[in-house]
Amino acid sequence: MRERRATIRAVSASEIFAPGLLDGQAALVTGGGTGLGRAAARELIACGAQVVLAGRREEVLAATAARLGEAASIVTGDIREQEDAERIVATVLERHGRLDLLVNNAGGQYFTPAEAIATKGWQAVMRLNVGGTTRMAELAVERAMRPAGRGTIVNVTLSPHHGLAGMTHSSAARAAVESLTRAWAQRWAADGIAVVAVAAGHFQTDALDKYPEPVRASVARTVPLQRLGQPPEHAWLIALLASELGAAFSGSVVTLDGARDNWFGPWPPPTLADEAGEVPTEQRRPAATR
Ligand SMILES: CCC/C=C/C(=O)SCCNC(=O)CCNC(=O)[C@H](O)C(C)(C)COP(=O)([O-])OP(=O)([O-])OC[C@H]1O[C@@H](n2cnc3c(N)ncnc32)[C@H](O)[C@@H]1OP(=O)([O-])[O-]
Ligand SMILES: NC(=O)C1=CN([C@@H]2O[C@H](COP(=O)(O)OP(=O)(O)OC[C@H]3O[C@@H](n4cnc5c(N)ncnc54)[C@H](OP(=O)(O)O)[C@@H]3O)[C@@H](O)[C@H]2O)C=CC1
Repeated sequence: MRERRATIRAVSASEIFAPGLLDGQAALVTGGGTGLGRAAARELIACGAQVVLAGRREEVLAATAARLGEAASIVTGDIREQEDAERIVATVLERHGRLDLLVNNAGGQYFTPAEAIATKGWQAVMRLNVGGTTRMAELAVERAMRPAGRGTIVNVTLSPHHGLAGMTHSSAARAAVESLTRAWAQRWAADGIAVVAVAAGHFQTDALDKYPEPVRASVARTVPLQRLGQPPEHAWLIALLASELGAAFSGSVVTLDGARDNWFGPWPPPTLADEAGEVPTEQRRPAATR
């Protein structure tokens, strides 16, 4: 059996996990045709899982599935629509008879100053990130995980947590999802279901191409590591959370961002240091008045 699997696998072995870590698992990755979702699907397959990729564009999903081989299959649908979401979950169950892992990866926003966000745009971002994520989580629990008495849900959110000035609607939406993650972890613990959020920092995916040029040019410099995250790094975390260890992380927000959170820029700030690069220090009071 092992020999046969080795011959039909299109994905090479995991670089960091033992072979067979996720053997027998069925996973659903929303937004699995592109970027972080595609990388997560690849790693889950490398660890032995069967993966269903969901998204709206069939040609994108099909191209990714062709690259990932027989362990990947696709289902089209819009997670904002109840009927589509139900069909997505039903398709996974028809194909695999189980759903062990839901990666709520589909999401996004557009870049614009807070004061320029129209009500309709605010609602669009909420509807996708909060509404879609909630719908998929509830369906996965009701239709698959609660009846099975086990399952893991990973919600992909966003770092930095102190807010992104050009994406305030998304910062608010992801904060809501992180709050829901904590609440769901409590609510579904007795059903054997773990719920974790992964707050992704800035990752090198094709999605960055849509941002304004100055944003793209400077984004890596806003990360203390001075580089963008690589999709396989994110994927390794998803696979880890799909493993037996995932349950112990339930209710957590795991931030994977190269220390981006709460970093305000290089030290010393360019406006603080003098020409020699020295930072001014405050004068000590005379000893008698201390
Ligand atoms: C920087 C590094 C960090 C990276 C983080 C990532 O997440 S990378 C991953 C990134 N990946 C993704 O982000 C992928 C997923 N993202 C998306 O699909 C969209 O961002 C979405 C959530 C808005 C889609 O919701 P939808 O289908 O409902 O959208 P719709 O088109 O029908 O518009 C509805 C309303 O929204 C408003 N509005 C929309 N666009 C703009 C704009 N550019 N400008 C201004 N406003 C805009 C507008 O009010 C519009 O109404 P109108 O004026 O038409 O009457
Ligand atoms: N790249 C980064 O630096 C960061 C990314 N993230 C988040 O990680 C996730 C993946 O990002 P990334 O891969 O970079 O970006 P992408 O834009 O490539 O990923 C979004 C995916 O979601 C799918 N999708 C969008 N809307 C819907 C919908 N209504 N129903 C079903 N599927 C949908 C898209 O496919 P389709 O259009 O075919 O439906 C696409 O595959 C997103 O939630 C993103 O916001 C968070 C922090 C940083």
